[in-house]
Amino acid sequence: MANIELRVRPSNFTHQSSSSVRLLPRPTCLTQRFRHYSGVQMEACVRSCYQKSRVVSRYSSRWIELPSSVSKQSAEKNSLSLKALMTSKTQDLSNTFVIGEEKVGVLLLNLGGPETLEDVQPFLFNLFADPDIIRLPRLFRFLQKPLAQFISVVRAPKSKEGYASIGGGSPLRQITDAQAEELRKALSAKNVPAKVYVGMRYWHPFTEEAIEQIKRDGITKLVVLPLYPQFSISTSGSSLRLLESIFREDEYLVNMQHTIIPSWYQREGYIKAMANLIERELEKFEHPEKVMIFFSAHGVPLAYVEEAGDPYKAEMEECVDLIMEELEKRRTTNAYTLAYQSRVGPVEWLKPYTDETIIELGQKGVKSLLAVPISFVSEHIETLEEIDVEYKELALKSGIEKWGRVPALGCEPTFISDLADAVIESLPYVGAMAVSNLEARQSLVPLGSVEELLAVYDSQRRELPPPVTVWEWGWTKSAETWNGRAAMLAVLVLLVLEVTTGEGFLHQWGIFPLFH
Ligand SMILES: C=CC1=C(C)c2cc3[nH]c(cc4nc(cc5[nH]c(cc1n2)c(C)c5CCC(=O)O)C(CCC(=O)O)=C4C)c(C)c3C=C
Ligand SMILES: [Fe+2]
Repeated sequence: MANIELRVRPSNFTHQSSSSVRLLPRPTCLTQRFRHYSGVQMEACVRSCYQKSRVVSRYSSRWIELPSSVSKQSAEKNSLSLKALMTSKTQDLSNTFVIGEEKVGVLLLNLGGPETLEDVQPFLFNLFADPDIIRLPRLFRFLQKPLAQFISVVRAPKSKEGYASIGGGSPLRQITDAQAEELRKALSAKNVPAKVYVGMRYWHPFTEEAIEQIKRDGITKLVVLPLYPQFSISTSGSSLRLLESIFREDEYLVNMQHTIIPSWYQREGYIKAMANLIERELEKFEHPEKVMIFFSAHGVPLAYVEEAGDPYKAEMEECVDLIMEELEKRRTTNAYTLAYQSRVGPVEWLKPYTDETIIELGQKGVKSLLAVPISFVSEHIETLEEIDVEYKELALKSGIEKWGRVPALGCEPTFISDLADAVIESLPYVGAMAVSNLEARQSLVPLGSVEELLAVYDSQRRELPPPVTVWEWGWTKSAETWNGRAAMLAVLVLLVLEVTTGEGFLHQWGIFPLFH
């Protein structure tokens, strides 16, 4: 592994009289496009090495400058221990996750999905009970669970239809387990034995279950890797928020060193893997050069981006640009567009919407379309049902004649190998403090501890309009919004009646004990 030079510089910042050590492993992303990002990562790394000593100037080119208070000896000592972690040889890499004194774990975070039709309603309950999915006004927070119960019961029949049409349940658990196993093998092959855990947000195996196993296994260094390429408050953010609360309450976890890879859409391996899949599907068309590449990302309510500072949209757009740049390098210069799918409820979501865009493209005379699901790395209900069935049907009705769809990455070897590299590159930052000056990070989502990471965005956890509707009717958007509000009011009135009379639909459905 290449090393990076670490220069200890006197505090007057002159460019002379410095002693240097060549010990820290050099992240491979240094050679990639996002040099500033690796600079930020390096700052975090150096900080951890020198026990929170302040890094006085920015990483530039290949040098990290440190105040003179950091002695050469301590630099060497700390760097050596990092190097030992990265390069130590173990006896039997396939059967252990121990490096030197350390037990390394990787926690994959994902959404989770119902495995049977009976699971659908309780899965939906867990989803809607999440304040990062429905954030109620402070005054109404006590309604979160009853409202989640109500919405999940009302929505379940429609969701069940969807899950029934893809075989009776979500394939997410199986695929994520397979990804975990492939990642473990890839890490082992790269001389980094680690145990890989899966922690789902809304269904089994729950994050809490994974954490219990991590404790039982005595993991000492943990890399947290959400399986969402781009960061959103509603996905990675929600999982990390949960992790934060689990960590805070547990003595073992408070002392366990960890780091997070918050998003990884810009990684070269991921971009190349996506470009490979797109090229492969384009070749199936009779005239590949005439096909419009149609990136379809899962949407989020607009307020997440505009009011809470969710970096999701910016990361998504940059991700699409990077994939297209990679394709252009390979002389694939097709037209392309990005739209957002799967919106629910009365509020405005990120635009343009996938369904409206498909209709417009048909009207403009586009004849061949290749759909690329871009926000998720596994097949799931929204690829198998929404894209493959609903959007395909809509496209064909709208005048598009040829339709194709790029598969989700799943266990694609280039992708898994890149995830393994991401884990390896993050190891020196395990236990690293996040850099505290947001501007200095130059990155939308920095690497660091759960708490520091969540403090960067959405720090005030402002109220957001609920993205889901209890039921839908009305002729205009604003009518729908008011209908949503009226529905919430109605739920409130019903609850008051329920509590005062001791009778009603909550008792009938056995919901009432939930808020005792
Ligand atoms: C990056 C991906 C995702 C974002 C962003 C996201 C936001 C988000 N989702 C809902 C509501 C629902 N999501 C549902 C399923 C679901 N969502 C994602 C991914 C993202 N969601 C996946 C991969 C899945 C499917 C899992 C599976 O079982 O295969 C559902 C349930 C299905 C349904 O009834 O349609 C709901 C509801 C909101 C409100 C939201 C942002 C606030
Ligand atoms: Fe979703």
